[in-house]
Amino acid sequence: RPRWTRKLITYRILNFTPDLSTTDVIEAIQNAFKVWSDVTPLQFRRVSSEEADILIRFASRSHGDSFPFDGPGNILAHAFAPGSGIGGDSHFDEDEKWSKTSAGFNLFLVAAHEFGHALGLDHSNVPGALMFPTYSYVNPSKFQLSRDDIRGIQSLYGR
Ligand SMILES: CN1c2ccc([C@H]3CN(Cc4ccccc4)C(=O)CO3)cc2CS1(=O)=O
Ligand SMILES: [Ca+2]
Ligand SMILES: [Ca+2]
Ligand SMILES: [Zn+2]
Ligand SMILES: [Zn+2]
Repeated sequence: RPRWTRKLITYRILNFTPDLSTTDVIEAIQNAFKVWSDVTPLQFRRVSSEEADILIRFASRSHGDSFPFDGPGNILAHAFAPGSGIGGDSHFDEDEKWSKTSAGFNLFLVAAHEFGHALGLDHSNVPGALMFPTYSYVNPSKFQLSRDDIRGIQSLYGR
């Protein structure tokens, strides 16, 4: 199963969404990585210029990979499993309404889910798990990883 072999993983936010302020996007992404660094030895660092392991972008319809987005709803985002090049990259569908509340789709929640994929996790069949395939809003301040999410990520990176 693909996994990152370094403990320090870099990410770069290539563009932003008009739905949120730049600060709100940076914070949502930072908090989404923290979900995973809190339960593993992994560390995440944002870089603004050079190459990074995980390139983050907002895009709609076809956007340079073989997985065009589909307009509002349905697919909200996707991420590539760990590896060089496109590996780890995480794309968010700009045709969604991104929010930091329960409106539209909560960027923090979807990003936390996508970064699970970017770290090597597949979907979980446990309802309530972050890696469960369907989106269900939970107040981010009350958000908790399920045991299944923790078991999955620690089987890849230890605790
Ligand atoms: C449990 N949670 C999920 C589950 C799945 C997703 C996915 C859903 N999704 C739509 C989807 C549904 C079913 C299959 C593929 C994609 C996305 O595109 C990306 O985010 C996001 C979130 C945030 S969460 O509410 O904490
Ligand atoms: Ca990459
Ligand atoms: Ca969509
Ligand atoms: Zn893409
Ligand atoms: Zn998913």
